[in-house]
Amino acid sequence: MPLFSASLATRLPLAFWVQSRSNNFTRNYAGNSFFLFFDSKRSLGLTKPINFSLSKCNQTRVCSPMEGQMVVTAPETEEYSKELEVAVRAVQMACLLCQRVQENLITKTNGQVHSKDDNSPVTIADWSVQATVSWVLAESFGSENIAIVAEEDVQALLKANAAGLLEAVVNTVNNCLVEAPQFGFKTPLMSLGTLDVLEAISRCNSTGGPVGRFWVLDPVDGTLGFVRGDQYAIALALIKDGEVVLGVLGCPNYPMRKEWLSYHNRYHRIISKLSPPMSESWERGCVFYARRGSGKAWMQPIHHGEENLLWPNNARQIQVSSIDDPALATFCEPVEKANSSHSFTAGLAHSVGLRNQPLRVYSMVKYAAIGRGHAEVFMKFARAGYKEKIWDHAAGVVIIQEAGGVVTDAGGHPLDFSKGEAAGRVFSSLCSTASQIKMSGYFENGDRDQVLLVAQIAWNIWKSRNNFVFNKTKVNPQHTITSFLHAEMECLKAFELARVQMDNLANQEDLSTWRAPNKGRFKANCDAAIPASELIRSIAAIVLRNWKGKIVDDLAKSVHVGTSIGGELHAIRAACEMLICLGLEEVEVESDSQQAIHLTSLSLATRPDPSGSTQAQPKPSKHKAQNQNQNSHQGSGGGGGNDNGVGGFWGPGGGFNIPGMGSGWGPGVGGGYGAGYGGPYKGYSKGGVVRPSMVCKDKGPCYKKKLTCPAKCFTSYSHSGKNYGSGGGGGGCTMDCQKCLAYC
Ligand SMILES: Nc1ncnc2c1ncn2[C@@H]1O[C@H](COP(=O)(O)O)[C@@H](OP(=O)(O)O)[C@H]1O
Ligand SMILES: [Mg+2]
Repeated sequence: MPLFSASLATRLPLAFWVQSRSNNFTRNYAGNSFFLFFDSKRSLGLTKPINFSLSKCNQTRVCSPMEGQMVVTAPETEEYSKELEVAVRAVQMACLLCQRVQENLITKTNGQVHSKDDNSPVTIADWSVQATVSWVLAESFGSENIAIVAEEDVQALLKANAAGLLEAVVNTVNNCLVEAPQFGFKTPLMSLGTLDVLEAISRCNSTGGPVGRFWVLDPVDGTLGFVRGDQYAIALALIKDGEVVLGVLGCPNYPMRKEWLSYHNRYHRIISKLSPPMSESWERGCVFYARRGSGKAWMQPIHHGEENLLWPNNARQIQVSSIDDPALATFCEPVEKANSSHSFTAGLAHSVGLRNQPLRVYSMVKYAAIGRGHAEVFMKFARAGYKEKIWDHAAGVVIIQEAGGVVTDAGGHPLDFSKGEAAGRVFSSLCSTASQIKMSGYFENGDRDQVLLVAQIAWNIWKSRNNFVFNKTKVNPQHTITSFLHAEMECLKAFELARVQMDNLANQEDLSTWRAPNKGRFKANCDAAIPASELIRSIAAIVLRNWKGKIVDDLAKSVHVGTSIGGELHAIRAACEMLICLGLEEVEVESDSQQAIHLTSLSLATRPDPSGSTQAQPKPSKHKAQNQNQNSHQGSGGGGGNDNGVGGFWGPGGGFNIPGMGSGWGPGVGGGYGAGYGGPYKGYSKGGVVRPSMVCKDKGPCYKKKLTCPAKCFTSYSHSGKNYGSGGGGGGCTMDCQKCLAYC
């Protein structure tokens, strides 16, 4: 039974916090991603917070009306200052429009929410905001100078039965534009007609791309939250040569108090009535914004349109949270399970030590919450096949970055807003077979890239957690990202190598991918997991595949163990038990612990001669189940059986004698294995003799040569009596990798 070590445990020692990979953005796509944000300057568990330094910022400081924060006035000479001001004013106006439509939606009856072709909801607010913002941008910069990528188009409005809808949109736009002067824009000389509105919506037909300048607009992000009277956002960003240079997020329902983010807005509204806000202007709603490279992000209160909006409207600077303990951190995720796997993020959160309940919020308000310091992490894991849209991220990304945070895809790469066409990126090869199995369930349609990626991420997180738990190593996000990228590069290289050299694959020791055993053989991959809280209990998991890679069996069992190596050894033992139960002879056992493999091989190679230590009577194994007959239970070909149907293993022979294994091990491994399962009530028997083999690993004449113990070196026996059964077997041989010989 050769024991291979997929040595990833040692190759990827890891610690980290970030993940997935930007799939390239298409015109509108951002790739399947999940995102973690944390303060890059105050990385978790590492460095001290960096305080805001007034001397560096060259701004006017004013006392904040709330929370002791500073109010500053941004100088207007900076690049994109006009664009920023126009964008913020436009979003402010759009917020007012949305607030009015949302009030109507909540108080009035049905018929106002429509379905798009993909069944996602859309309301008059979506089209009205798109038309209004498009019109304002065209008025401010000249329609010939602007390109806009936006979510909505006019198809639904042009349908024969959509006249009422179109009329409602035109009215909503005009009602909003009447108030344009309060927001610093001119009201159109004449009300916009149907064609004007359709043209404004259609103007947003840019395809984006890697060069040039274009605006990106999500008129109502989180439409589901919007129609439910909850959180939503208006997101406007400016992209230049693939980089987001400006981002503005209008969040009309952003609550004054952090705690209220957790509640649905309806509840928030009730609470607000019970306890009046400290300042009317901050009761609800903020506009967040940032300009790339400024190192600052801002928020200003929603402008209600009663008087003129004075730029920058009491803006105050925001920064990401200074919490550096994962246990105190809060992570955000979409409300809708369909948009991100809650179970997966829960697992990840647990792995990295996030203990708080997730904050589930609709829309890009999650980005706002991170930038505002009301939450620390945002994870989104879209289902396989879904492509993230650039309008769902662009504005949020720059705000987070300028507020001191980091946004990456699940591979730790920056999001890529430059791709004009969908260009799927090859994900890395898998780093852990066991992880692949565990994770594959999270993806309903089994997107292989996703699965591989997630497995790799999970592997890294797991190693990070182990380092933290066992070595007391602090988690350093920056280091984690780097290590993850290195690991990924390594895996990619290994994957490429394996692909190119497919013909020679069987002869190569590629440790990063699962390798099929020779035809007709089986391979069991085993691994152990040790809960930090309970060092005496661990889980051993085994996956058994045939030579075609098909999973034929799996097993997870709880074992008592004192150390991680003990856990790994138990996992190997459990794998052997399983194989014996199945009566498989041509098998390989693979572990990711080189140490466990080494110890097991050592034990195999040094076991004493079994001939003097066994009572075995030479007899061919019988592998017949006996579990129905209560009076003649018999185990054969293995160790002793008991009432529970479990038996002894490892056959007679020398003991393992490995520290950390604790009690409970059989008398030793002699190289031959049989299983006996007997007992008065539940026993059964199944067994066999599995001849050990090994592949010589030392360079020399026998390098990579496989040695298998001769059959004559093994014996097995069985014994039956009233109400019990027992069995045993053993034997072994000496493997000589100098002479390429295995002998008894
Ligand atoms: N199956 C899916 N997986 C991931 N995201 C999805 C999705 N379907 C829609 N979305 C995006 O998720 C956004 C809502 O974000 P959240 O789930 O965080 O509230 C939607 O924005 P719109 O509401 O603007 O269409 C849409 O772009
Ligand atoms: Mg959206």
